[in-house]
Order: sequence, then C-alpha cells, then structure tokens
Amino acid sequence: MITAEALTKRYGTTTAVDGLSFTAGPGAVTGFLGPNGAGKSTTMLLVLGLERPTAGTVTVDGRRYADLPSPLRTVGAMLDARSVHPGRTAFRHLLGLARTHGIPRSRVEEVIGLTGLEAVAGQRVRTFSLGMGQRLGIAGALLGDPGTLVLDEPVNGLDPDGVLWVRDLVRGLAAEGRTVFLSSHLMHELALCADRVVVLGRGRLLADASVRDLLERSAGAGLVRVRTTEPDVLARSLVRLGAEVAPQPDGVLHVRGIGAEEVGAAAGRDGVTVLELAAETGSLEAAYLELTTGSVQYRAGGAR
Ligand SMILES: Nc1ncnc2c1ncn2[C@@H]1O[C@H](COP(=O)(O)OP(=O)(O)OP(=O)(O)O)[C@@H](O)[C@H]1O
Repeated sequence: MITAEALTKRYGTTTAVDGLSFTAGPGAVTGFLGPNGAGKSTTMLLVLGLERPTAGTVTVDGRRYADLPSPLRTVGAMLDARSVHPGRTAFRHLLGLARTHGIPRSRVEEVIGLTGLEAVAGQRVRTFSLGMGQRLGIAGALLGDPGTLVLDEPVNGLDPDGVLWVRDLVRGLAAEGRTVFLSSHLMHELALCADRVVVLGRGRLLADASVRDLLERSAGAGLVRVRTTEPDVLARSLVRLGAEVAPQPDGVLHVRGIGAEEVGAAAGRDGVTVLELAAETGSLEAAYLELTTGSVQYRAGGAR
C-alpha cells in the first residue's frame, strides 16, 4: 500500500509535485494519470526513495522507502525499461539483481517464466525489442515477490499483444491482493485495467476516484439520444416530465434529467414511433479531458 501525504517536490523554481495526497491500496490497480510533465515520474521516484521530498511524506506499507528492511521484497518497480546494461543477458541482469538482494536463483527462473522471456533469457539486452525490454523490466519488478508494484508507463510503445499481456498481468497481480500503481498519460489504456485513478495536473491532485465515478461525472453521462417520427410531440411530453430537451439539427432529441426507459414510455403514450433510443454512458477520455483542461503543460503548437 502506498500513502502520500501533502507530498511536494520542487526543482529550483519548478514545483513538480505539489501537496499531493492519495492512497493506492491492496487488491486493486490504481492508475496514475496526467499529461506530460504532470509530475507522475517524480512521484514514483519519491515513492521509491530515489528523490527526497521537499515537504510531506510518502510511505509503502507505512514506512518510508529508506526505512524498509527489505525494499525489493516490499515494492518492485519498473521506471525506465531501458536502464538495463545492454551488454548483459536478461538472465545475468536478473541474477545480478537477485544476488544483491538475497533472492534465490530459482526465483529468477520463475520470473522469467512469468514474463514469457524463456526463449530470450540468454540473449543480450541490446538485441531486445521494446516489448521484450518492458517484460524484462517487469520481471525485475516481480523478483522480490513484492506486495506493491510501481510501474511507470508499462504499456508505452507496446504492440496490441503486449498491451493485452500487461493488462492481464496487472489484473492478476491485483487479484492476488497486491497493490499495483501504474502510470500512463492515456486514459483509455487505464480504463481497461485500473479500478481507481489518481489524476494529476501540474503536480496537483485533480481527482482520486473509481473508474465508475469518473464515467458518471463525464460530459456524456446521463444523456439520452432519441430519434422519432414526431420529435416536437415527444419533446413537449418530455419537458412536462421535467426533462431538459435539446433538439438537434438532424431531428434527434438530446434529453437530460430522465432515463432512456422513461423516454421510451413517454413515446409509447404519445403514440410516437421510436426510430433510435440510446443512453450515453460518457467516456473516461471526456472526463479526463475535462479534468486536465488548464493543466496541460505542453500542447501541439507549443508550450503554454
Ligand atoms: N530533475 C529534474 N530537474 C528539474 N526539473 C525536473 C526534474 N524532474 C522533473 N522535472 C520537472 O518536473 C515536472 C514534472 O516532471 P515529471 O517527469 O515528473 O512528469 P511526468 O508526469 O512523469 O511527465 P511524462 O509523462 O512526460 O513523463 C516537469 O515540469 C519536469 O520538467
């Protein structure tokens, strides 16, 4: 479990992380989301004791990283998959890590199996594709069989198979009761594997919510679209029922304030033929964009 309290990190005049408080709990995948430069990587470095907070605290299972008796067995991390020595084989790399942490060789073989690297374990890392490098990074994170995993952009640059693999893996790790804390700058990536999302913008917490709550909050949520033979008749009935109705140029009515079933029932009472009826669920992408508008540091067209 990761707990950040009023966590702050400044680099000169840049505040990379600004009074951030959140919890990533066991048995769940917590997505850590934010535009480029939002402070995600810095937060992860702080969790892992690789940077010191300017103010506030962050702990794993209640202890600061520096105070963990056996860090690799408590929290495994993949920050930069390319940080492995290119001249080493995958097996040697993992074995070296294991030896310095008192982890047996049998566990190295186990994580190689878990990450599907058997066929390439004897190859030098410089020959690895991006996807194989990511698998190796995750193998390193799993080495100490830790209760908490911190993965920085683990699906970045992966092909669809690789993305699916990471998704299944993190869901499986959470199902085993582990805390999985995983960053991304793409909402749709997280939508499929995260239970909760912590959204960051310019170092500050923008949202800490379940994926479902975010969906309900999004712009499209609660909108019912209906197309009928007689939009004017139905619109009048719906307004009488307390709905907000916005006729569209193509004859479709956008209805808010009542559900699709009530809209259908009203059309039935009016004897109006329904040609199309759909309740929009909203999209995470829309919710995310709403949250991060104003906190995007860089956009196409230059820095803001
Ligand atoms: N060592 C450093 N020295 C100075 N500024 C830094 C340093 N590390 C990060 N920053 C700045 O802190 C801010 C947050 O950066 P960070 O890398 O944590 O963001 P991020 O959300 O991980 O972004 P990305 O998705 O691009 O990796 C940025 O403005 C960045 O330029």
